[in-house]
Amino acid sequence: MKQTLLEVQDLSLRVGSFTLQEVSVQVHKGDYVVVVGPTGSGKTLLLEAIAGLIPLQEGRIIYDGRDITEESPESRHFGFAYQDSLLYPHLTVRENILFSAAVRGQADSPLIRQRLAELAEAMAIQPLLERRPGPLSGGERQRVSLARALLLRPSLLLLDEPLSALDPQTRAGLQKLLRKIHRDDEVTLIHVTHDFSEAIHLGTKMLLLKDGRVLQYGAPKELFSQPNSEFAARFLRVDNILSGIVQRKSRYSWFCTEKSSRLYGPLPEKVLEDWKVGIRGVLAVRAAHIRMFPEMNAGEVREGECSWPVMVIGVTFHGSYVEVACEGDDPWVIHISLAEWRSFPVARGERVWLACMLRDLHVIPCPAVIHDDR
Ligand SMILES: Nc1ncnc2c1ncn2[C@@H]1O[C@H](COP(=O)(O)OP(=O)(O)OP(=O)(O)O)[C@@H](O)[C@H]1O
Repeated sequence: MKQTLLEVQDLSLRVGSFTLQEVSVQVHKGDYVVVVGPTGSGKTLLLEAIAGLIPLQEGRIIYDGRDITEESPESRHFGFAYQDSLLYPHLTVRENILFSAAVRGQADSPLIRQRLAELAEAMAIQPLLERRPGPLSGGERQRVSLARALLLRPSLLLLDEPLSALDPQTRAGLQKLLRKIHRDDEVTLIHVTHDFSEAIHLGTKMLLLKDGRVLQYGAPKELFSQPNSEFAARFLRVDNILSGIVQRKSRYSWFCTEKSSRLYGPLPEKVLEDWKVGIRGVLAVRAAHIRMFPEMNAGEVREGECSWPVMVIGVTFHGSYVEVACEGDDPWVIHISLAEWRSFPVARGERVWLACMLRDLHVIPCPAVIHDDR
């Protein structure tokens, strides 16, 4: 069983008019937690609270079995790399990296010197060591900032949007480096990001914050395929989100969208277990989970699929895939590969059928509104 490294228990704190409320998160040794959420949702404050930079109003932080709620940031020994690097302009790159070691009187120890040499090589910053940070590029500054955060071999590394200001190539290089650090150095990471592809690429867990509260926490794949609220589905960019109601006829339950009287197929078993018939909700389906086929093949529905007719209203090319906008009783967006489109080059105005595996239909209840008409 995985060992718990960090436990945030019912954390609440207030700064100005903003409140982080009842945040509880368990982080295992070796996790790479990515923190996502709209701007101003409290991501940075949560990192700062974990780092000990802001006092809690309520709650506890347990680290490696020890209550560290009252401990100073220095005694926590966490690494922290900021979005804007926050390097000291009057110190050289070498002095910046060695800063925390110098504060502890360890800057000249052979171990620290060796560690600096290793990090400088890993981050490819040897040529920068004697320079001041002022004229460094964004990517160089972030590499220096990471080296500084890693110098004292923290077992927990906190990263606040460390790659946000970088060009795609530099960012890809640093993502690779972070994966390597995670894999080779046995570091547990908590990384705030706005970039979903980065979150999927790096994260083993994903924490979604909204208005200072945890909305969902789990494997990134789980959040993306099974968002637990309409907000999460929209924030995580599920392409097709339709309001409707669960209905039942004999043994089968169905989701019926608001706009249409069509029934979109028997719902997955898990929906039947969790839901009462008549509850309003949203149906969330990713564009890539829907397949398209010609009207004349309408009978060719595969086992486990539901299907429905639509008309193509737009085709947009996105390099490796094609986005097809369709309109039936409801609007639908689907993504198909370029190769699929070449073998079936649909155009505006064509009638086609769409199909989706039931397991890819994700239905989210809105329990606040119960529909009476059963
Ligand atoms: N020291 C402070 N005093 C008053 N309000 C603050 C302080 N620090 C943060 N806030 C407010 O708390 C809220 C959450 O801030 P935070 O920086 O944690 O958001 P965030 O999710 O990291 O946002 P972003 O994605 O834009 O970086 C914001 O409304 C911010 O203005």
